[in-house]
Amino acid sequence: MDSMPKMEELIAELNRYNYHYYTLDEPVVSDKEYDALYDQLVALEQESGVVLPDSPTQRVGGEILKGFTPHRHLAPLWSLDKAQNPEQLRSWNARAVKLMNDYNTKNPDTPLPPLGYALELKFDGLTLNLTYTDGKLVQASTRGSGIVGEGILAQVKTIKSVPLQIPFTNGTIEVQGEGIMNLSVLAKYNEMAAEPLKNARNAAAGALRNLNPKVTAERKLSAFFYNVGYTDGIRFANHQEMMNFLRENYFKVNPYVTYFDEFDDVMEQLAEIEAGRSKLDYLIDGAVVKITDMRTREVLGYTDKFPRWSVAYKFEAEETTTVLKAVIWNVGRTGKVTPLAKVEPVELAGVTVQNCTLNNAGDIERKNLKFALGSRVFIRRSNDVIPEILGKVTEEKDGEEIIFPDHCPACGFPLVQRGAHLFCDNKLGCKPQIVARISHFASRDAMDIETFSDKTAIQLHDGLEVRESADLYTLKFDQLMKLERFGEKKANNLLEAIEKSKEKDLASFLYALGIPNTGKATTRMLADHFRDLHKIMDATAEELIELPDVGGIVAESIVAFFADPFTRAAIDKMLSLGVQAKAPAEPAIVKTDSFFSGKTVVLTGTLHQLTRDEAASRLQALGANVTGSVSKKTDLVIAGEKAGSKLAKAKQLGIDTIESEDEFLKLLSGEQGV
Ligand SMILES: NC(=O)c1ccc[n+]([C@@H]2O[C@H](COP(=O)([O-])OP(=O)(O)OC[C@H]3O[C@@H](n4cnc5c(N)ncnc54)[C@H](O)[C@@H]3O)[C@@H](O)[C@H]2O)c1
Ligand SMILES: [Zn+2]
Repeated sequence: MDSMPKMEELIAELNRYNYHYYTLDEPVVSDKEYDALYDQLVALEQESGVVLPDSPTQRVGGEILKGFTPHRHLAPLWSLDKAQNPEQLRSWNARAVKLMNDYNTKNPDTPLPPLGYALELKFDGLTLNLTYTDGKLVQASTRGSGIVGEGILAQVKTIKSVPLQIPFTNGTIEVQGEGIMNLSVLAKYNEMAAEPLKNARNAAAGALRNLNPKVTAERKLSAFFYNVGYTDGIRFANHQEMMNFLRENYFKVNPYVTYFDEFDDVMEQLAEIEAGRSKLDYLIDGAVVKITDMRTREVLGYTDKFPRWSVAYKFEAEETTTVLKAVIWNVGRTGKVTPLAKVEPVELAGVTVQNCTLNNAGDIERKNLKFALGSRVFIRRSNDVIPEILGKVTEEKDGEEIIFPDHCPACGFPLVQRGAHLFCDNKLGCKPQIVARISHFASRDAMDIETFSDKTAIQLHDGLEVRESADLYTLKFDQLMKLERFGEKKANNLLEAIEKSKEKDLASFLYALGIPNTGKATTRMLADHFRDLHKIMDATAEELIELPDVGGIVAESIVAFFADPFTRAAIDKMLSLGVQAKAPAEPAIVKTDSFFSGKTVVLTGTLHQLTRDEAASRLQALGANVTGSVSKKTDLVIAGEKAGSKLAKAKQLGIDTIESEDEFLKLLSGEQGV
């Protein structure tokens, strides 16, 4: 079979994608799709034994952009060999072992040491090459073709962690790393940006290859360094020595670098890295295995494109592209009308994706998706959450318009826009809202009405005109018997369960009401703090914001919820029908002579042996006043793990702090005599 035409076709297609990816930093296909085509080309080249001259399998990177001064690297920069699965990784290792054995057979007097491996994360950003002469940063460049890159010194200088001066002053060195944009920084940037960035990799690459360093600075980039590519004054015996050199010279080195003697242990560790991937604040697309011994590296050498002593293990892709087919609008429990995208089914991270979130109407406009129906879009799925549409592949308005509804798709009521969201305010006439509200009210964590389901809510709505949760408490046996599939037993069970729910505590009742933006932990805290439903209903935003874990949005949501006459009427009705919403039991007598008595205390960060609520109530029992924000009035800040701005502020104000959970627990139990 003549594979030539197919090879030519693949090469043309891949080179076009390379241009968009490497030169423009605006890919038009996902890495997953690119890799699949690339692998096809590699297979055809192996099968036929022919490699055409402009094949991307023989070249590193892309063209140099006009406007940047070219920089000739002192030693070439390489791409990485890739393994997509454990078998490919094993065969990479088998090849390395064979090359080592061949060498040892030929050189019995100077054998290579047994193979040792370094395992690192594979950061997904832009390769950086920094040149230092006599300790001074004199150039920074992109990888470019691997031989010549683009000089981007001014841009790289905006990365705060890049050292401008290093202790090593003995000649010239070149150091390689990856310029990245942290995901938290990207999220923050996108909150404010008129045009959100689709992906952290392109955001970093596009910023570093922007002729205006001010643009680079705005993106607040970071970098990890992992290689010394060239030195004329120092040699390293192995990877460990090289990494120590980087650390001693103030380069930011990723904390995750692990060394192994056994290849099987490397394989095992990879699964662990992949499982922890979504907790990282930066993108990785795999892990890199490197043979540690430098002499072995020299012996194994390089192909035209990559070193034989290293391999990238690619993780399951998190992004791909697909076609946006339709947008449907759903009405939720609070009346919020949210868009859900229907996409052409596509495999991603082990599942077939058909639905994606679009968040809200405002998001559709910001992401330039208003005219995207029928167009190709990038989607991303991380963790196990429903995938998200990141943006359109091309910038042109080449699709059909997504029409925003002006009337509720369920009940026809005119919609109102609040912030970026559309709402249907027809609380008592909009079926999906009613059903969702009542189902939530009855759910396990709320009023826990046994045997109640969405189906029950629908039946009660359709058959008995139940329109709000309060109506549940007026239901009669005879009425229920009229419903389909309701027998005596079922009707009695439901009535009993409803009756029992009247005794539920205040925290569960608050949660059952479904206050927007307010979860279970918050309603429990509100119940513990106020101990009285009416006090909560009358609390002001200023009061609420003082409480632990209550921010501005939550405080406003609570106040607005209870200000609504609909809510007030429903609560009055339920109370008059026997719902108790009982306050939690009074705490033990408050101590006045403990270490904590009379002190205003702030809890921040994560505690491991207590929840923050538990800690707060134990502190209150010892006479402390627990508040949410640090001010001059604060006496003590107790900081768990990952405490951030509150701890910093406390230190700034010279407030006492306890920064060890053990010490805190010791004080607590000492005072309580436990
Ligand atoms: N979507 C597209 O259109 C498109 C086009 C071209 C390439 N790509 C993607 O890029 C990949 C090919 O890229 P490549 O060959 O330029 O290189 P690569 O990114 O696969 O591997 C080499 C690079 O890895 C980086 N790296 C990150 N962490 C590292 C570490 N710890 N140690 C060493 N290097 C590390 C370095 O910058 C190095 O240059 C493809 O697999 C594809 O996924 C996508
Ligand atoms: Zn409606």
